[in-house]
Amino acid sequence: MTSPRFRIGTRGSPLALWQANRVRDDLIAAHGLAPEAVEIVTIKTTGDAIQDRPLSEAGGKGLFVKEIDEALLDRRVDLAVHSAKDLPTELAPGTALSATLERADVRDALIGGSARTLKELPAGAIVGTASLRRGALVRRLRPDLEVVSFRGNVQTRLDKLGRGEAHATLLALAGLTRLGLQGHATEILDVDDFPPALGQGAIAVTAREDDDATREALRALDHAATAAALACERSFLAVLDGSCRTPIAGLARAEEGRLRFLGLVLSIDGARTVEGAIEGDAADAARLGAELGRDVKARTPADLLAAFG
Ligand SMILES: NCc1[nH]cc(CCC(=O)O)c1CC(=O)O
Repeated sequence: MTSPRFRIGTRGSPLALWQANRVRDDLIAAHGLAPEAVEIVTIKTTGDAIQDRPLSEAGGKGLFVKEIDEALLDRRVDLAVHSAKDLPTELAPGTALSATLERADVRDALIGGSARTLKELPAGAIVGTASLRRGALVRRLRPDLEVVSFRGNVQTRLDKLGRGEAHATLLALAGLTRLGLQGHATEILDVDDFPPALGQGAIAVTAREDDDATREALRALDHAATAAALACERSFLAVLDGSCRTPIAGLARAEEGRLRFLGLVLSIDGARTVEGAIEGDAADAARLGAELGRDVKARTPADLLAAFG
């Protein structure tokens, strides 16, 4: 048995494994590799272990990548696959974003019961979500609903809904679709009403910064328009988000070399939004995102900014 050429580090959730397998298949197809040349290594992260309190209190989303970065830097794996929206804006030193796969549908879906849409939910109905962004957007559209915290992976949340812990929940359509669970969606929310999380729907692959062979192999998987959109969204987030305690949303789209980006910050109760838009050359994606970030930050009231911590 020869040792695998590429070992992929991933979390063990069904969604993470689907995404890692997608990268594995793409690598095999792009380079005509034997199936055994690419191995998937499941890594348990602190974030997976914490189920009893909000992650924003436990230390934020970096908790899902720390152990994977360690495996990468210790050479136990050669690349790591992440949902782009869960990847902290600051990558671990020595690691680099090396490919961004073509983005899937960026929209959120409502999974309702007898009420199938956000509009149809009766006053006082309970919406379960752990996302500050989704909570704020729900409250903005429907201040008469009650938002409760809902954590766990996609299946766990569907199970909680099934047990009646809420009347509806919200999940990314991309994740539902990857798991074959899109049939649970009872409404797909328009991005104008319900802008996605930065990075939503995109899969990001990191590698050791100095591993030229792996990074070169990953170049074949990179989707330029998605990479530009993600660079823009991540630099917006880097300017605004110190602590992930502030609801932030936005969406960049690159087409024929032009990039259009809309980004916003919300108050927790959804009553106030500060938003902006910017357009420019897709080659300047990161600079455009940072510029809009500074503009939005300058216009954001101090009490919202206080949540940046
Ligand atoms: N935070 C969990 C997470 N990270 C990425 C996705 C969905 C897939 C994607 O956005 O690419 C999900 C689940 C969800 O928010 O419904």
